[in-house]
Amino acid sequence: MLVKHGVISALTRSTSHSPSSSSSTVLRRQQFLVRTLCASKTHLPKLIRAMSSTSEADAESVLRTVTPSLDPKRHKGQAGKIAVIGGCREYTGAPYFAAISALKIGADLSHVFCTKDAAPVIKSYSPELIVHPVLEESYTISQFSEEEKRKVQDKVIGEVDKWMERFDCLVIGPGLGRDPFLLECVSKIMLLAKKSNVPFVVDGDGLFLVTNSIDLVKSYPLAVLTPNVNEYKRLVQKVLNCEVDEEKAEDQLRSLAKQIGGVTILRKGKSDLISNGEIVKSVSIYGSPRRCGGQGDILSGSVAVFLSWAQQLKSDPESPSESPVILGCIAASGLLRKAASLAFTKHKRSTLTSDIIECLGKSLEDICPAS
Ligand SMILES: NC(=O)C1=CN([C@@H]2O[C@H](COP(=O)(O)OP(=O)(O)OC[C@H]3O[C@@H](n4cnc5c(N)ncnc54)[C@H](OP(=O)(O)O)[C@@H]3O)[C@@H](O)[C@H]2O)[C@@H](O)CC1
Ligand SMILES: Nc1ncnc2c1ncn2[C@@H]1O[C@H](COP(=O)(O)OP(=O)(O)OP(=O)(O)O)[C@@H](O)[C@H]1O
Ligand SMILES: [Mg+2]
Repeated sequence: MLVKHGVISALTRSTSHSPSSSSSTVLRRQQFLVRTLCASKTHLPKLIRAMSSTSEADAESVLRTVTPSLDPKRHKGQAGKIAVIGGCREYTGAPYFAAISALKIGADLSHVFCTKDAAPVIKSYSPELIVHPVLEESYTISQFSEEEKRKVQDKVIGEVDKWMERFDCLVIGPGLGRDPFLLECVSKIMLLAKKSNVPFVVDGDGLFLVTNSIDLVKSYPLAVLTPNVNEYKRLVQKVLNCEVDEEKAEDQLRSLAKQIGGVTILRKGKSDLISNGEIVKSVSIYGSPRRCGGQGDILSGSVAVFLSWAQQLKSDPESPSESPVILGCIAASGLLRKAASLAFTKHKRSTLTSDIIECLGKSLEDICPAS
């Protein structure tokens, strides 16, 4: 009976992902499981193995653990200083979504390092963001000699380096674009971050860069990669030299993270899967059926904040044994899904990324109230 009870709780957790799962549906599924167990003793070990191989994280409990209390003794900056490296002529929404999400969750300061064209546009979205128009694309320096180009590059790196030590986490890639000169500068920014032990989340075009130069992140334990379906496929092909195998999704993700020297990978999808090459956790709480662009950008900004908060826990003797990077990923994924679900309840088909951002605060408040 104990065994049955354990399996039932696991099943209840997995069925709670659907918003339409009424308690009677859950009960029916539990009864079905009990009947299945009782009817076939020979299938019992296989079924239990299948259940225990799912490693659904308790995202709400992680959110409660990592979110700091609002202490009047803390000063500005202690709840997180985040910088997004991204934003070019084409994309201004993605860096804005990542940076504003960090603030809406509770970070104190959010910076954006983008190209000169993108900066006034991003500033106009919000006065809350600190925007640095420092990145350069090839077309602005096409007439320059090699020597002049090198000087421009040094200037870009210098501008970011001035701030580097102050940041708790970087988000590299949302709306960055794929300009070769710009990506070369960003490679150097990654090296600087590693030198200063600043964690970073790599997303969007940052993943394009990293997939082609895996050494940029290899064996850096403070790197998080957040690939979507497409970006994951490219990573698997490049690093594991094979195709994505959904049947062995967890093992393949673990191998990929291990092969990149133990970086943490948050594979986005119907369920988010997280691994650092050792453990694999999933977050499957119900999100939204709307797949509007920009939700991954919210996630990258959120990972940066929760990772920073989870790192602060390290000094606490009662801190959880789990890696702060993994905890940050679980918390971010859980919160984004909660917010997406809430936004969808309100806006249905017209749900947009900005509606989800508006729900981040309420979703976190429901789980860990500010007072
Ligand atoms: N408002 C803004 O400023 C936003 C800017 N963004 C920024 O855009 C940049 C590029 O990012 P990305 O996501 O478009 O690039 P990537 O993943 O290579 O997709 C390229 C193509 O792959 C496909 N495809 C994608 N997903 C798939 C799936 N699940 N399953 C199957 N196919 C899939 C799909 O091809 P299609 O369906 O059109 O054939 C898609 O068009 C990056 O900087 C990012 O941050 C975004 O953040 C959004 C908001
Ligand atoms: N099929 C799905 N069902 C439910 N939720 C999903 C699904 N796919 C993705 N998500 C959720 O949306 C979040 C963003 O994932 P998505 O794949 O849209 O990222 P992305 O393509 O990088 O987004 P962006 O448009 O910002 O670049 C994931 O963390 C996950 O929680
Ligand atoms: Mg994306």
